[in-house]
Amino acid sequence: MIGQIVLYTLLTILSLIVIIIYFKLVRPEKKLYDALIAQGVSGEQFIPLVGQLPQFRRYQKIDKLMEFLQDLSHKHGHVFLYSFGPLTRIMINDPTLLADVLSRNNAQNYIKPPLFNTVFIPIIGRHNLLVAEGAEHERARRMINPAFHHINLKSMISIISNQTAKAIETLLSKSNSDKQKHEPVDFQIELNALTLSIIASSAFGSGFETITNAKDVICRIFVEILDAIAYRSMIMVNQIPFLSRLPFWKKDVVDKGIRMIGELVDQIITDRRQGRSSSKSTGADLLDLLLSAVDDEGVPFTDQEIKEESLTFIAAGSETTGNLMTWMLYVLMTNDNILQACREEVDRVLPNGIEPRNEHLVDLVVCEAVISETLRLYPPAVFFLRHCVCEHTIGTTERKIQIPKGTTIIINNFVLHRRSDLWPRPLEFDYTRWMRNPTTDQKPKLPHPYAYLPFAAGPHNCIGQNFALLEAKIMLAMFVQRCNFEMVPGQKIVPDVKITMRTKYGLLANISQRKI
Ligand code: HEM
Repeated sequence: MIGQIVLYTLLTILSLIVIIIYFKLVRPEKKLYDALIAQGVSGEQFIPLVGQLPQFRRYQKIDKLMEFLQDLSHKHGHVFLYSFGPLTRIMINDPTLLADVLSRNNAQNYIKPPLFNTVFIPIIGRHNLLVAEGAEHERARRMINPAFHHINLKSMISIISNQTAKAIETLLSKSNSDKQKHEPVDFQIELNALTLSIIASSAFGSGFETITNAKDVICRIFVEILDAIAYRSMIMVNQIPFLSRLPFWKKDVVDKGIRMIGELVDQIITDRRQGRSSSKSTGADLLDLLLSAVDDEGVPFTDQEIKEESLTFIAAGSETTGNLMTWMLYVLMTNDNILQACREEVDRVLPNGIEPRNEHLVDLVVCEAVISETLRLYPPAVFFLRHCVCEHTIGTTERKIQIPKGTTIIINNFVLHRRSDLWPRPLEFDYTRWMRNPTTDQKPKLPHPYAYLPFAAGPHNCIGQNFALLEAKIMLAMFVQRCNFEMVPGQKIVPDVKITMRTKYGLLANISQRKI
């Protein structure tokens, strides 16, 4: 009798779980899938709960994830459906359709997907540019925009060049620690560490260095947290709220790290408010600008908002720029003509090994073009998502698609930037396609305004793009000016996507001092 009761209870619980899963995860996703298929959108087969996740895993394991996505695009065209686990996604890599999704006019119809935010909320909270939406986002954006204006960025140049000079010195001494034997360095790790310390110094000023261990804690723990979060997202734990609360799958790493970083940032903000720390730049740093920003009613950010925004700059601005630099040095090490073109320019604009200053940067046009082409072929923020909150029709009379409420759109700029109908010789690294016209100083026209999206577009585009481009130009110039670098032979260089696109197995190089 007791056995029967237990059995019935178990069966009831099981049936309830199945019903919940069906109504929460299967039926709504299938409905979206069917609505889009009915409009002639092509796609992979709908497989409840798992979708194409096993294929993603398989292709990732054999180092062909990006090829898999490109193959899907060749098979189905520039708009197609697939499922990442239980979640139906429509991938759109058609610039005309993207203009309708991303433009400011239609912004009210889209938000960042709630599940995507579960990746970031644990580190940076909810009240910041990356996660906030609507009026809260607009207010913060208006208050923070001036911080990334060219005028304010000028004063960050010294931070960038000082940190880069220090990092180069450390790398050279590391590599030559045993004078007989050159130890290779892993550029993927070293450049991510450098960009992290640049953005953290720009955000936190001297507090970052004066508080005991702050630099160490922030740099080391941030990397650990990002790795743990990337792992949790890949195994779908972050995306399922119930699972994400269980004390497994590196949750302790995330919780402990966030607590430690949170306490440090609180102290850094208090110290600055009380005048115990200062900017390390020649003018105001990001923390000063956040502290002095006010909205239209004259209301400043709260300490909690300042903490979240500065953590957002670090989360969004370190690995992305580190990856850009890693891919760029990979290109230079595998294309001597491009390295020589950069060097020739750098030696001319920065004679006798002088450090780059603001007035030099405008003349580094080859470096600028190499950065643009690296962002085309190796976009660090390789995909971004928009979630439709209000049914919306995109396209022209030739092709219209009604996007149902609840649809998540994925934009993959690795695929978009390699479309042969938009980019002649799409797989060739040709920086000259970005060279400014020497008479007008104009950049060449894009094949379509939405064909090149390394920094996304619209109201949620990258607020830090000018900072990133400035930083990349200074780092590139200083590396080619001061170092010789050669790739360790026999390495496999494969793009891998965790949150951003990095080199899966790192980038090992021998580095030595260049005689100037
Ligand atoms: C090469 C380097 C970088 C790349 C490729 C990049 C790319 C992007 C992309 C694609 C987005 C849109 C994300 C989305 O809509 O889901 C974004 C947003 C953002 N980025 Fe960057 N980023 C870079 C560097 C930076 C830097 C250096 C900072 C800060 C100093 C930064 C701060 C942000 C912030 C705060 C947002 C959210 C903006 C908003 O939603 O209003 N990024 N970035």
